[in-house]
Amino acid sequence: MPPTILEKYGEARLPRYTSYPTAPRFSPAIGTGAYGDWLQQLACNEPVSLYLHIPFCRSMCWYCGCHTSITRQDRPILDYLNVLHDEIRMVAQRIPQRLPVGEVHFGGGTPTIVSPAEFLALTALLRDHYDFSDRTGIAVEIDPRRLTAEMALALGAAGVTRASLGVQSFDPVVQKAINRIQTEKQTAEATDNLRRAGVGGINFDLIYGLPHQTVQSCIDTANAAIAMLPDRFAVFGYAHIPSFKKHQRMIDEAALPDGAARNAQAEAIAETLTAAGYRQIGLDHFALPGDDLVKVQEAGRLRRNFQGYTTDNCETLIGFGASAIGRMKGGYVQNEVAPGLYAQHIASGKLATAKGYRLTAEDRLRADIIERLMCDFSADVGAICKAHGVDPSALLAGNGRLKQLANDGVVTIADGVVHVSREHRFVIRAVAAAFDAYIDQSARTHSKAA
Ligand SMILES: C=Cc1c2[nH]c(c1C)Cc1[nH]c(c(CCC(=O)O)c1C)Cc1[nH]c(c(C)c1CCC(=O)O)Cc1[nH]c(c(C)c1C=C)C2
Ligand SMILES: C[C@H]1O[C@@H](n2cnc3c(N)ncnc32)[C@H](O)[C@@H]1O
Ligand code: MET
Ligand code: SF4
Repeated sequence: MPPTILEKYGEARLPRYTSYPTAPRFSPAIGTGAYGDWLQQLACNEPVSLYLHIPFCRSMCWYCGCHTSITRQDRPILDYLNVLHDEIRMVAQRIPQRLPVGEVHFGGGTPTIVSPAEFLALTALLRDHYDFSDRTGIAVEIDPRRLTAEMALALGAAGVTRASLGVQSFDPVVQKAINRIQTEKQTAEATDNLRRAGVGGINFDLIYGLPHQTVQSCIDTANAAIAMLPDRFAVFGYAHIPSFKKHQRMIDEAALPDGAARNAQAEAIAETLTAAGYRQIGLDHFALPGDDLVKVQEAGRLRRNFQGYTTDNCETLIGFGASAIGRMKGGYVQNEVAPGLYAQHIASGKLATAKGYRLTAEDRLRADIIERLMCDFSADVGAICKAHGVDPSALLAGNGRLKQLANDGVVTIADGVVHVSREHRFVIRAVAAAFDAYIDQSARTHSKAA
């Protein structure tokens, strides 16, 4: 990418657009009342997706931006699981009828920190309250450093179809600087154990822009990972916001690659993966040609949600656990982030919603445009506006940010279609931001776009 474009758009603090509006726009004005109403309004026979958050890990990775905490003991985890069971029952009581389930995602933290029996009990409880079918996908985030063969078998027995393993970097120098020592053998064994247990879809998460990371280090990690033949990769740029996550202060800022180096690393990983036969999906995912993610992208049906790019097309996502975000027809809800506060609400028989957002008609229009841009690098703004019954001229002709992007050659606009060229895909967040009505209020809270 030309350095001037990178300088101009790559370093701006911009959202990742896993939702629109983004989470920093959520407000305490939308809470348990709205969520209770929205649950009550869920229509029968319409499939929903479920997200369950397990906010515990055994040790802290210093780069981590997830909602998690470290515990050596099992007691806090057991107490949390009891609350999670209570929340699942409470939410089920508020939904008028049993609903079919599209996708289930266990995220964290480290969901596999629970025992095999506890994991089976959790999925059994979900099966008690929702209709699972052969087509229901169940995905679990996994820390390969601590996945036992027994746990892999339990995941298979529970019907888990996909596993997402945290790999990040295989470089020992980087691993030391991020407090995450993980051998290639541990990752390979976890992958083998999962496959043997029938968990067929394997994703690896990689990160670039970590301390001491170089282009060569990224290529070496990608090659070592490719040798383990995962079906998918998610490749994230390290988001360094020490004011938001205090443990990131442990990372030596002098060892962090600059914007140009980050971009070179991202491109090197993308080239290594595509040369090995992976197709790039959206901004940061890669998948083998037979993968469902590739099929839906080719059909123009790729979706983006809080977990990233997905084949899941359910309109409703019900979130369980501390910090879990749900998406209802009416808007978004997020549970209390602190596990203690979350538990207090559930124990007193209330929903644990801390904040949320009620979508307006204009939000839905902008959300559709931003989702297509993030998924396809192109959006038929004219057609989307027409589907929403809105005149596109205000979004196109009167759009200063978009005009600037067009002048700089990042986008072309023809017949109401906004198209981002392949070489500019790393600044897609800046293009999405041109359709974000709240961007000027939120630009400061987000990480670097490149
Ligand atoms: C699995 C790990 C998770 C990552 N993000 C989330 C999880 C569960 C979810 C999450 N993290 C943040 C938010 C915003 C709302 C909030 O509760 O504060 C959500 C829904 C905060 C956050 N995480 C990252 C940043 C830069 C921020 C703050 C600003 C912002 O909303 O953009 C960085 C980050 N975290 C994760 C990734 C993959 C990532 C960046 C690539 C993991
Ligand atoms: C869920 C995935 O999110 C990624 N992840 C966690 N924290 C960060 C961060 N600060 N920046 C970028 N990616 C991150 C890791 O790759 C993890 O596996
Ligand atoms: N906690 C796991 C890991 O880091 C899963 C990804 S991060 C939520 O390996
Ligand atoms: S990256 Fe994964 S294992 Fe590391 S602290 Fe974050 S959630 Fe836990």
